[in-house]
Amino acid sequence: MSFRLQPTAPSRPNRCQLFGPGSRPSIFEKMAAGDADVINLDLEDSVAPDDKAEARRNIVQAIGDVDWGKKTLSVRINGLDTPYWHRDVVELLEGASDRLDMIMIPKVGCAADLYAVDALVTAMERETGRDRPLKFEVIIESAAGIAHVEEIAAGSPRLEAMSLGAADFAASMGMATTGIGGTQENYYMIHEGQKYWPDPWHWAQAAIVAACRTHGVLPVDGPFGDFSDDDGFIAQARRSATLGMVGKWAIHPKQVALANKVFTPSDEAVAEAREILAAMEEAKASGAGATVYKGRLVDIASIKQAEGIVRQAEMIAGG
Ligand SMILES: CC(=O)SCCNC(=O)CCNC(=O)[C@H](O)C(C)(C)COP(=O)(O)OP(=O)(O)OC[C@H]1O[C@@H](n2cnc3c(N)ncnc32)[C@H](O)[C@@H]1OP(=O)(O)O
Ligand SMILES: O=CC(=O)O
Ligand SMILES: [Mg+2]
Repeated sequence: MSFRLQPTAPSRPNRCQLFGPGSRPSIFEKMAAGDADVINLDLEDSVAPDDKAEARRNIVQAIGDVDWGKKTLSVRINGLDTPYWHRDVVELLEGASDRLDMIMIPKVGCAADLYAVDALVTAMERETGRDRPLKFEVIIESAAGIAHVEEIAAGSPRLEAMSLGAADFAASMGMATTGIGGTQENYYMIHEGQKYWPDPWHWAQAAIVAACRTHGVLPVDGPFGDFSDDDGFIAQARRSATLGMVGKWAIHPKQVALANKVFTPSDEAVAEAREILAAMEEAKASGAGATVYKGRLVDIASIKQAEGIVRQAEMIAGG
């Protein structure tokens, strides 16, 4: 047990992050008109090398021109192993309005990666007189990233969110798959002749959630590539939510509603949480630290669980 209190993560809805290539400006208005809480305009892997410069210009212009409403607006820059990332940062900070909330740093491998970007962003903010500090989000999508996940979560006061990037993660780990997230056909157990498919992403997600919760960062599940498989997406999202993640990426607009549904506490879950809180109030009044709710033990930890659900529902309703 530590005497340090667990810091709270930023209080904003992050149920779905919708991605779109910066080289495809025709979809920006559609992205803004949808129901994703976070928009990620991409300069990285969905943009071909020859299109990077134009994608930067498209994004800088759209940040100012498009009505993004109350959405959190983020741009995914290129990785620190490329010749593009510093110009991404410079052009965004020189050209984009303060409407830009965050940049997403992909393929982070250690805390020093955040330090490097922070130094450049800080210098640019001072030079340009930007009023609002730019926030960071990162993707854990390499062996180094998951090995250093905790120092990365502590890596910058600008850091708000951390996603698992299943595609690059699988590549970096040498996993025998070309899929992006979800069930992996060859990752199975056999019990009494029956095959069972465990979740190969589970351990990485749990490591990310623990690092994020330790340092007050939002843990997010990344892409699910097969956008024709709604059931697969929902199953993956439910597992992520159960482990403590707050949201999931959408790489196609049809995934937005699916993510929003999974990561919004249901009316039944909120009602049950409120009943547990009421039962614990009664228990406290009678001097008890634990009581029975629907035939099962609830105690002081149950208050924290229930409060988390109610807080999440109220934040989303108010957001
Ligand atoms: C591993 C990673 O790094 S993932 C993150 C990076 N990847 C991305 O950003 C990819 C984001 N997604 C896309 O680029 C596209 O959705 C694609 C390429 C997957 C599919 O695009 P399309 O072939 O146009 O899809 P589809 O024909 O089903 O589109 C249906 C409608 O949604 C629109 N649309 C497509 N993608 C998006 C999007 N990301 N956001 C908003 N609207 C979109 C289309 O313009 C079309 O609109 P319309 O009905 O008005 O004509
Ligand atoms: O960038 C995301 C990924 O899955 O890779
Ligand atoms: Mg990636």
